[in-house]
Amino acid sequence: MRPLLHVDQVKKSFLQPNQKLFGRKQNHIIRDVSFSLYQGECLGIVGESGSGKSTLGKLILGLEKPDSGKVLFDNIDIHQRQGRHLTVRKNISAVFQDYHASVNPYFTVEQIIAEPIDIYEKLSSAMKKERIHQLLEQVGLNSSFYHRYPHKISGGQLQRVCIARAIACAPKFILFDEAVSSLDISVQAQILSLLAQLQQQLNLTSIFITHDLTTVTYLCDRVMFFYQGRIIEHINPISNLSNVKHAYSKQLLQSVLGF
Ligand SMILES: Nc1ncnc2c1ncn2[C@@H]1O[C@H](COP(=O)(O)OP(=O)(O)OP(=O)(O)O)[C@@H](O)[C@H]1O
Repeated sequence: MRPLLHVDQVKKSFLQPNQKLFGRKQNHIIRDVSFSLYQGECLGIVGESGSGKSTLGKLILGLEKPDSGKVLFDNIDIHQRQGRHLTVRKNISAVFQDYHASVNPYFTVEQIIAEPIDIYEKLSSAMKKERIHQLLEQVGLNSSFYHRYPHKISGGQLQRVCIARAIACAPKFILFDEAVSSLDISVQAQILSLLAQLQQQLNLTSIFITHDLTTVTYLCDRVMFFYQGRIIEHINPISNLSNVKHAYSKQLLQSVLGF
């Protein structure tokens, strides 16, 4: 079976300005990363802050270009012209940590969710309205949210709106980058339960980027440990988590389980 997503020997560095007038150092953030993701799978990527997880996410979403290597989505290189086509991009979606920065503060909930629908699908206004109502219901919000602005709803509710927007055009793949990290613990649990439910209903293929192993064990089928821009360990299936070998993975696991 062909993977839906194939990350092939991807490397990424950034130019780091230093104190000298001339000469800037290359900061190697992603060092030769390869993995595949198959339809219906949920993959967790865990690692400490600064290890390069979000940069890898941006490379997968096509927001950053690799120095070398490829990101193939449905066998199409997303950094080449064909990969920038709307028919490819429609199938790649994301939910980020900072829900306030992810939305236009002058848009209503209706307008926020309508954004991808307007870009990727040309629906009549009645059909669009109907779709948005369905989506709101799917993420546990009622129609009273339709005309509300981001600053008039809670963080958890706004993240639900972002999730509704992410699934609005039934993408094949969603990347969640620390999607629950900035919410209160009780709200985190509600959103995680919503995501687990949506994953089942929609048979989503997804990647969960997080520093929190608990989230990963709750949602993911397998997990990759990321350290200094490299995958240092891959646990598949997630039920084998207690068998981690690498010292860093063990340390992360111990910090969660406390043994
Ligand atoms: N556009 C950029 N230009 C220069 N450096 C960058 C850029 N984007 C990221 N970096 C650097 O890359 C490194 C990895 O950042 P990244 O956000 O990918 O890590 P992370 O593992 O997601 O961390 P966190 O969990 O804190 O979000 C950091 O040192 C960051 O400063």
